[in-house]
Amino acid sequence: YVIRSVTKPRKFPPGPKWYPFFGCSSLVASMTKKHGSQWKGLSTLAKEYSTEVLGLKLGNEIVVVVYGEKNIRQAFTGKEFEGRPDSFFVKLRCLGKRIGITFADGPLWREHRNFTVKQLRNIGFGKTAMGNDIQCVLANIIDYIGRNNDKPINPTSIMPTAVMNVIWKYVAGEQINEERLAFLLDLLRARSKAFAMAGGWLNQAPWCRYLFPELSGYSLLRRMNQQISEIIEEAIRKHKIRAVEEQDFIYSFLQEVEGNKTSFTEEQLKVICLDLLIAGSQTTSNVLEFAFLAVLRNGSLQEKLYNEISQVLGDDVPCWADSHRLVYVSAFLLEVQRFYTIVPLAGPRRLLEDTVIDGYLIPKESTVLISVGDVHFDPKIWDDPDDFKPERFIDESGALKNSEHMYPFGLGRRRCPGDSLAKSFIFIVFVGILQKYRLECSNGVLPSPEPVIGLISAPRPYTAEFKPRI
Ligand code: HEM
Repeated sequence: YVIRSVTKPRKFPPGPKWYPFFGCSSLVASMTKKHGSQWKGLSTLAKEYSTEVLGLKLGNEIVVVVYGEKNIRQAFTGKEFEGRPDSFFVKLRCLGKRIGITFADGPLWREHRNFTVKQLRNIGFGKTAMGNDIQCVLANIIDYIGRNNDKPINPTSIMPTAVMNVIWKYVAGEQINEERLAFLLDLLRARSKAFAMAGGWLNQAPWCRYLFPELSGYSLLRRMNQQISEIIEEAIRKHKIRAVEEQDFIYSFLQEVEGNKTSFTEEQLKVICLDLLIAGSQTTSNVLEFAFLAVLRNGSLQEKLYNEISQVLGDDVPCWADSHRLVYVSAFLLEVQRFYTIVPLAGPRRLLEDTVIDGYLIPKESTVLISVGDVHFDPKIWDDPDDFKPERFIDESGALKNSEHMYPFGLGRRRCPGDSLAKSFIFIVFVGILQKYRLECSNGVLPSPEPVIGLISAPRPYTAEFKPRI
């Protein structure tokens, strides 16, 4: 067993040596610590081995990280990459079973992803109605800033709540009470932090939960799962007694439950709701927070943004259709999503069959991670990738270019189903705020450009002053 566990499969990609039981986990952990994130640590390792496919073993799990545009496109779109890992840890993320959308695969994933996308569209997701909802949220944000602009404002105190309000409306119909919303957001934030911290141990040695339930983070995660379940269960209960007026995703799903469709269970409904809330809220708000940070750090670009907005829109409230007319703003937001890639390591995916990537043979059941962050900084694609330059997305005729090399939402059949909400939300709120306010650094202090990178990337906390445009 020991010899087999340290022997690499035939034609396996380059990577560090494997040791019994742990594979190369300790090296990966030390690289993560040294470079500040798993993405950067692995990227440094791939460079050391001069490879675009890095082969690792973490505990018992074979993990392969793919780099380079050709390889990431293969991993995003290949049918054999459509699985999700089946580990104890993943089940813990899905409240106990590998169901829902994000971590399910096979027929359950296909059926429920299609159902969810279709039903969300039926109730207005991705359509003009959603734009109107975002405009209402923008009005509340402008109002909040207006009441508080005599002091520095931390965008984190506004953006996540605003995004969650829109997602919650599509999922559960009604406006969620502010206090409940703040509680839910705190819980989701604490939960993702706890998952990041417990990840190593609980993923590689799940049995440690029996010996050290508190120390391993297991008990805390279970308590948090319980609290989140209760919030979603309460929303489902309200729908069952028809105490919610508007049509929403929970009503659509409950109709299928009543029709006794086998895979349509309340458990599945709960986990899909959780998937949408988790995948949508922090990702979208982080992009906006990075966008305002980029405005502060690149002061000279703010007037260019403002001039375009005021020339094209005047005082009109922005809508998604305006993105074609606001070329510089669109280029700026693309550059934000390149420079501060929110999901630098996409996946994880589980290989459904033996597969060749870049000439290497990767065994079935391996976990695949997709390094979007490195493609977004690849000097073969981007000139001066370490500079923040919105102009790279504008061609000589003044039209947008190069967006085909951008992968913030992934690609293929597992591509982010929430991209229409995210893109409209980011555009409308960014333009709406810059139209009314000029941003200034609090006390002249520039916010740090260095992100904190866990499962997703987030800016370090900062505040800004919002000066009204007269
Ligand atoms: C800027 C914001 C967002 C970013 C950067 C983002 C990014 C991504 C990426 C890269 C994936 C693909 C993972 C893979 O290929 O394995 C993904 C999947 C997913 N996203 Fe998003 N996302 C964002 C917003 C949203 C929103 C607003 C929602 C829903 C309300 C959402 C729901 C989901 C779900 C459910 C999945 C799983 C899809 C599947 O496995 O089939 N995301 N997202």
